Amino acid sequence: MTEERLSFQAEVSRLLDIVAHSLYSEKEVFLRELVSNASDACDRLRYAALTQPELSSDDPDLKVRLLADKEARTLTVADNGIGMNRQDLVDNLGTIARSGTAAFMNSLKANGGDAKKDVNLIGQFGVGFYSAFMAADRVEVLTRKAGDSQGWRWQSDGKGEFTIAEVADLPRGTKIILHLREGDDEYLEEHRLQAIVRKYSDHIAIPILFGEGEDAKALNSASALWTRSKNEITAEQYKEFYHHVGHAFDEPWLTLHWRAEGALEYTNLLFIPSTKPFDLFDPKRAHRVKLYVKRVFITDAAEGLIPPYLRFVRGVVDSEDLPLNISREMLQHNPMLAKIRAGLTRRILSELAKKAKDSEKAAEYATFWEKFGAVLKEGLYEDYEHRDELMKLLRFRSTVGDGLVSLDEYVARMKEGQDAIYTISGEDVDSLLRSPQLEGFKAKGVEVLLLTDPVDEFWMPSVGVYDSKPFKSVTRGGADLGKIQGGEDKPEDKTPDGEVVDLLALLKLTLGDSVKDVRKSERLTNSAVCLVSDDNDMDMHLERLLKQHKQLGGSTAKRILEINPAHPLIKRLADRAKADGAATALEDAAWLLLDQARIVEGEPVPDPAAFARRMAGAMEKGLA
Ligand SMILES: Nc1ncnc2c1ncn2[C@@H]1O[C@H](COP(=O)(O)OP(=O)(O)OP(=O)(O)O)[C@@H](O)[C@H]1O
Repeated sequence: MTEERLSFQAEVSRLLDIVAHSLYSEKEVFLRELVSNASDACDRLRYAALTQPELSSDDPDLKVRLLADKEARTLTVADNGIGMNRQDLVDNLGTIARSGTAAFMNSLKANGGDAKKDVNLIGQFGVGFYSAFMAADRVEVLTRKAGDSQGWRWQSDGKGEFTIAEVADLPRGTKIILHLREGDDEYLEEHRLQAIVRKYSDHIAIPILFGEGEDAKALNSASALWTRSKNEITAEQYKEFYHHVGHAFDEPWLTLHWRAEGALEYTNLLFIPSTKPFDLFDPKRAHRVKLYVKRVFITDAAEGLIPPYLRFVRGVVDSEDLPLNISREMLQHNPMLAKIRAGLTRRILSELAKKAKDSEKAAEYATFWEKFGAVLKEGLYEDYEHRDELMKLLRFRSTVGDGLVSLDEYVARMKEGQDAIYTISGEDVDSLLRSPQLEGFKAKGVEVLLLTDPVDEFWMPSVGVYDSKPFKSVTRGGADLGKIQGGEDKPEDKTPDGEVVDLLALLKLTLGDSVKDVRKSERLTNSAVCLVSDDNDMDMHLERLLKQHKQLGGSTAKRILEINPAHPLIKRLADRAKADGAATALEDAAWLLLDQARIVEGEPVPDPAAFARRMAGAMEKGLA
């Protein structure tokens, strides 16, 4: 028998080093991980056998078996599932295959090498198969893939290398033999193993047995959790199932368990996580809800089962009506799947609406919103049918208060004469709050919604109005503040138009093509100048966003420069603009005004050298 020696991927070696040296108090989770893998392997065999019954016909009762050998000090986790061939072993048990493990490794990098914190992270993420090395200093894997005749032994002490060799006469499936570390004999005791299985793996749908032959004893209830009635399931069991099915390690924020009856029958056990899955913004926008047909696992990638804007939902859907022999490819064209999706969507949205409506649970809803609001908003332009329900779920930061506001609350607080819902978009709330364009709105007490999710730029134009009130960006078009009642400060009344006429003409002449227009501002109270875009042009933030993502070529639309007639600088300039030769004397000042408006807006200054030269000149004069 020839034995091949191979090295672990560098990242696995590092991971194993951490695992082996961790004094992780919940070491027992290694068993959860191995049983979970064994159950997945049985699920996969059951699916494969739908089209190739010969794969499992010689040993059709799928199960997981735990065997303890006190003399040899080994614990074995055996399954008669799909098994692995040589390539599977190399790919799966030598590299970081597992999504959760990859996330763990990424957080290690973020942690900056603090060993203690690293160990805590293992508990948060779980590290799949590799957690075997928490309890074992040597791990043997004996496996034969369903349909193959050749079996394999994989072996490692977790120190950088593993070996693979051919083995004859293995039964189908996988046996993981753990040579326990000194002091870990507790994992040879039946009662200890039973307690761990009950705690973490009771929801596993196939039997988990202890021992062999007549004496074998079932450690779990072996019925799929979602088929049991709600009042028989504890919160702890729901959580463990969520961890298993969602490959998650947080508390579920919401657990939904119901059975749809009528024309179509299906049982659902769905969860909304309390933390963001790390691949939430992956361009594929795939969901991970597992589809079962009559308790047989079919796929966790059924396209069309869950709309992409609900992709954060985890769990199981088990249909009684879909044909068992349906291929994964044919699934998405099956009209029943679309009906199931419609039922799931309706239910999830109505449960969210209940939470959102309950004002006592505002803080709880806010935690959901902070994590998944940006994803949910995608539904506003993708799912016209549920748009109204989605609009009710929206929450925003605004210029009023620190909390979140709904559109209904906003509308109820609108000022007399205000007919639009005002918004401003940018990268983050703090810099938005400093925007000069908000000054006049603040002075009048008009609330403005602060939009920081890129997706806002897409749903808002597509939705257009709420409660017959249009959404309007405060950085675009006229400010309409004149007709809104309230506030003591009315900037537009302070200076008669005539005062700035000459300055406006001079600025227009000097700045020429660099701006679309120069006008007196209604929206500034403290700042001297700001930029806005024209009513018909794209919002400035959206334009920058698209350019950043190379979605927009060509030149930027021209901006309108607004000046604040009440600002002392503008007043002085307005005086000077009346004198002869003002155009030459104020040329630098004109460009400086435009450049400072650009800087405040976060737009690039096209000629920084000229800006610096003019600025130096102005400072020099100021000091003279
Ligand atoms: N008992 C088993 N039978 C068959 N294949 C197994 C078994 N245990 C592990 N594997 C294979 O090894 C791979 C890696 O296992 P590991 O527990 O590290 O991650 P995982 O279960 O794939 O995690 P995730 O489900 O998050 O992707 C599995 O995806 C599976 O292909």
